Amino acid sequence: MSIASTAAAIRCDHVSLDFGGGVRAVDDVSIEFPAGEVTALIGPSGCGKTTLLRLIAGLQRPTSGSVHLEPPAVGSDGEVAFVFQQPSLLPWRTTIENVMLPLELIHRVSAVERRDAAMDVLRCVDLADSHDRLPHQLSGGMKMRVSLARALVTRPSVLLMDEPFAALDEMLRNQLGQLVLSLWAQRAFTMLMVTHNIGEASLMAHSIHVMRKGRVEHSVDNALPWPRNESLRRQVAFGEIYGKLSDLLREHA
Ligand SMILES: Nc1ncnc2c1ncn2[C@@H]1O[C@H](COP(=O)(O)OP(=O)(O)OP(=O)(O)O)[C@@H](O)[C@H]1O
Repeated sequence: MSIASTAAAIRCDHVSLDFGGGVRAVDDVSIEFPAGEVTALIGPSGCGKTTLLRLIAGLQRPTSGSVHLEPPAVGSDGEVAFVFQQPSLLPWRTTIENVMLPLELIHRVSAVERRDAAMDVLRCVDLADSHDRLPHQLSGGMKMRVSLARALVTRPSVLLMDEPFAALDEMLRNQLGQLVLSLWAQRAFTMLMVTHNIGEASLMAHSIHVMRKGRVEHSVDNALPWPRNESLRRQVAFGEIYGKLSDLLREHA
């Protein structure tokens, strides 16, 4: 099976989206998210984070401007994957059947390849033993891991995540953050995540962009060393980046 596998840069050129009624959710955003890096988008509620993500995913068309991947997605299905806040699994399908779903839309992938790829990614999220369980038999954290596995089964070059762990308790969200970083290290994709959690952004991202009123107002490079693990939260440098982001958000309040 040969599907997308190398990280792609995301380039937004003068992207705007008007919803009508005077709502300009994204306002002339020009930005590049580098290939293979982790980027976080933060900002007050309603500033356009989700809309920018949806524009990049192709779920929404810009009113003006354009979004490109570099290298471009030439006929490669499953190139851009999206993880939403809710795992949204099909309740009548088992874990593995949910994970195989995106591959069923790619006709050149055989049934055996679909199963192999799904088991492979389920092993990565430590759910191989639960492959035949139904969603109602899984905990919230397990469902989110299935959702992650489903997003990654096509070996996307870009993973977009919209507050994926917001509904989970703090310990679980920290564990899943670490899991996502280990998947990112193994599978080499570009990751763009929306979060309200400054600690999560500080720990996980190479750079953090602060949005306000549809625009990217500040971009902060995060020089914390890699690999990023939970123990970094105790370092002075973590406190510095956390404080800087808090100040920027307060400016926007
Ligand atoms: N489908 C839609 N139709 C009309 N307006 C919309 C639609 N989706 C979003 N908006 C508006 O666009 C603006 C940006 O919304 P968006 O969901 O992108 O913000 P956000 O930063 O992700 O917010 P939050 O942090 O609360 O999720 C808001 O004013 C919102 O009300």
